[in-house]
Amino acid sequence: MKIKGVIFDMDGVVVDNHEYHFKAWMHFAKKYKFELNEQIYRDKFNGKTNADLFPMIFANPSQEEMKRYADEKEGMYKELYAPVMKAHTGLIDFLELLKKYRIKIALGTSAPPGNVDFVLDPLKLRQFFDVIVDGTQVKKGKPDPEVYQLCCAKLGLEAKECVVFEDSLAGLESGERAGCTIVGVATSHEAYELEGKTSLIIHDFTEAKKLLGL
Ligand SMILES: O=P(O)(O)OC[C@H]1O[C@@H](O)[C@H](O)[C@@H](O)[C@@H]1O
Repeated sequence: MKIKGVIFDMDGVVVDNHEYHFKAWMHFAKKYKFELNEQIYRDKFNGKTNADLFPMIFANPSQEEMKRYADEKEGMYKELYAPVMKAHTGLIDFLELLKKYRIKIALGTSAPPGNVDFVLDPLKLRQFFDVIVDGTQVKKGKPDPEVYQLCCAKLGLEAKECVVFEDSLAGLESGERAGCTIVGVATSHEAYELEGKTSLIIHDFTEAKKLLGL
């Protein structure tokens, strides 16, 4: 495989934070009285933009209401995750290796820009990324391919030259529809649940170097 670009999803990939997003959503579901459990969360919420999620919960929310809901949910998530935040195992070594091989690096996330800053800045990861595309920069969120198509375009690369690392079902579908090689990161899902989407699966980035033949 001749790789020229690597695109990382953020939540569940750069950071293994599934548990904290899930807890924040459960608080939110309890307050606003809608049905949610881990299965529904993994299958229907994981990896999607707030712009797609809130209209699934509330009937015709206004832009103002969506902003208020997003601030509330993301505030809860940040409070829970900030004290324990760390880069996913092996990630920094892998990013350094990609730099050494002059492979371009992008972030393709459904998260809002505030969540991107919340993760990249304290962990000092921003310096590694040539391109960052967040959930507010796309018209259609994952599973639509737009986010990964935009990452490839901004990197100046063809989709077939790029590998996407993703943990969510929506995100794997998005990367595949964009035409990238997709690698499943088994954090928010068990490896066997990702097997239908891709045969390339890692648990953390200590396994990535060998997988990409670097
Ligand atoms: O970085 P990713 O995986 O595209 O995900 C972003 C979204 O992932 C979901 O799992 C969270 O519940 C969302 O709130 C979050 O914004």
